[in-house]
Amino acid sequence: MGPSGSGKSTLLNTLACRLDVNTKVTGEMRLNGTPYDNAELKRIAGYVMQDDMLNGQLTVEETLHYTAELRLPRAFNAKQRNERVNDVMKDMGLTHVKGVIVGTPLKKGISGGERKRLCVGMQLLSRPQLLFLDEPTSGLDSVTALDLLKTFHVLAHGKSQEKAVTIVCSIHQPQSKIFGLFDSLILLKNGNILYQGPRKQAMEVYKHAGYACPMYTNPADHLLDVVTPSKGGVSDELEYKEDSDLKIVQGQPPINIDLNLGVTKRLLQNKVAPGPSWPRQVGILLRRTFQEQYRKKKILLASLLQTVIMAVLVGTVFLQIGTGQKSIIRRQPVLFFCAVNQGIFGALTVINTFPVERALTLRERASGTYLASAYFVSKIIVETLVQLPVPILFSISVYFLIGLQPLPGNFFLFLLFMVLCSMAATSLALMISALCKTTDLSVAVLPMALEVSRLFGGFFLSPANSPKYFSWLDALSYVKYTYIGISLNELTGLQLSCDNVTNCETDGQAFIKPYGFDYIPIGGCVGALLAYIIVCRIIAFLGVRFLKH
Ligand SMILES: Nc1ncnc2c1ncn2[C@@H]1O[C@H](COP(=O)(O)OP(=O)(O)OP(=O)(O)O)[C@@H](O)[C@H]1O
Repeated sequence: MGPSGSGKSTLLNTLACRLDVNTKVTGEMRLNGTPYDNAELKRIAGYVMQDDMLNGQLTVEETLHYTAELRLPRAFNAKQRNERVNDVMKDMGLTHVKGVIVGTPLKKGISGGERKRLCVGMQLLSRPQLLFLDEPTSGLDSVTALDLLKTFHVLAHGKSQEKAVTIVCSIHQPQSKIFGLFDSLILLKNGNILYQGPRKQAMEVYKHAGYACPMYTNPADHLLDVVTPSKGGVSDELEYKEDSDLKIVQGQPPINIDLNLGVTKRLLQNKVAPGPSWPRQVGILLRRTFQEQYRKKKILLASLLQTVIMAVLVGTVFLQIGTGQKSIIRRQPVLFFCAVNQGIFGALTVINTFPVERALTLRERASGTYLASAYFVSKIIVETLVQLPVPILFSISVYFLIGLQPLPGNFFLFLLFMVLCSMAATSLALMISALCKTTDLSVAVLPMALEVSRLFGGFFLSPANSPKYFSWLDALSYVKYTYIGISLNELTGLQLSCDNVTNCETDGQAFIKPYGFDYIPIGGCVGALLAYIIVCRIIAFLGVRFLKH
């Protein structure tokens, strides 16, 4: 306990091995008399952070089920997992809301207290021996806060020895009933310990130091008031004295911590049963991500509707361009538009959702729930499958409305390019959001990357004419490979009619060289797009794997 900024979260994070790498920690950390590290702690401890980050689309029961599948040893069968989930819901008082969606700021779900209970419940699934809670009552009303702390008290003192959990909890300024539930207290100020020992003894120490708790005063308030100078320089009832800290530190009995507590208490488990294998993790995450996407089906439907509207618009504006001489000047703009339009919706969806999801994933990974690679592979599979209908629907609608070459081979190649183009745009967005980390920065960078891809897309400037010093930007444009690919596909074998024009061109292929499309074949375009997708996704994975803060 301590005033704001006294170092509560820092101490808790230090003990839980969750500090960022830049923070220097000195001293020794032991658990039941034994030095420990992060890997060991992960196996026996749970950590609930101050701000609860949860998957808003899943229900309480689903959230616990997926966590149980990912965290519990692989030897557990479905029945045992169900029992554990039901047990935790009962312990945390969540049974009545098990079918309710967790919710997001825009979609009402469970209450704040229930969210906190769910976060703790997720940690309890693996029956930890130690639980770190960072300010669990923040943002809760007094009744909910007391209710929550009473539940923790039951957990700590356990209905059975097997279930008892040691709870280390940081708290800002608890009401007296909550304060009365704690067994031991560490009072912090400016990163230093002012008092450490049994909670009840703290009042005695204060009394001996000359700061007896007045009648009808919340002891927690009193403990903090004595050591916290009021901002205006005057405290209501109590004058803050500079030497109060010293008196309190000197007044307490020497701290007698038995580092060999392990003799009487349970020791660290050395062997922990392994969790699910990598393919199983991918399978579980796939199901979870599909379920989330299903709940967000309105977004998918909106993207399909937008695709149809766009396709009908383009198709009507360029309706049946035909094979006459006039079609020559209409064909290239519409092909370029098709390439530009693909993937924008997918890219925007990714850029808005990925950074938020990333923060949640970092936490889940920090608690050892799954591997970054398992998350990434499942994410990519779902993202690709969910997006696939968009370019397919677009191609089917647009191709025949415009009246491009009516041959199955040409149509399917056009379709393939639309799918690859859409995937390339999403991969670019995925890479940007993995590297930029925040939505704000990603949203600022993505439009520029898309614009550059369009500018060097081969339409405004023929690839043969683009300046040498921009050749690298030119090579990075996925729009260019799509545009050249669909142009080669359309122009090769295209027979044009003369419409009474003299000196007319009857072979579409004759335009390939003047437009500068002759330097890369169709296979090269497909290969370049595949390479683009793979490289962007590898970079995105490295960003997710290694950029942790
Ligand atoms: N022992 C310490 N040594 C040096 N700096 C510290 C120490 N403890 C905390 N700090 C620094 O003090 C600042 C406040 O710490 P922290 O956020 O942990 O406080 P807090 O009590 O959790 O605050 P709040 O209640 O507002 O969340 C941080 O910048 C942290 O790095």
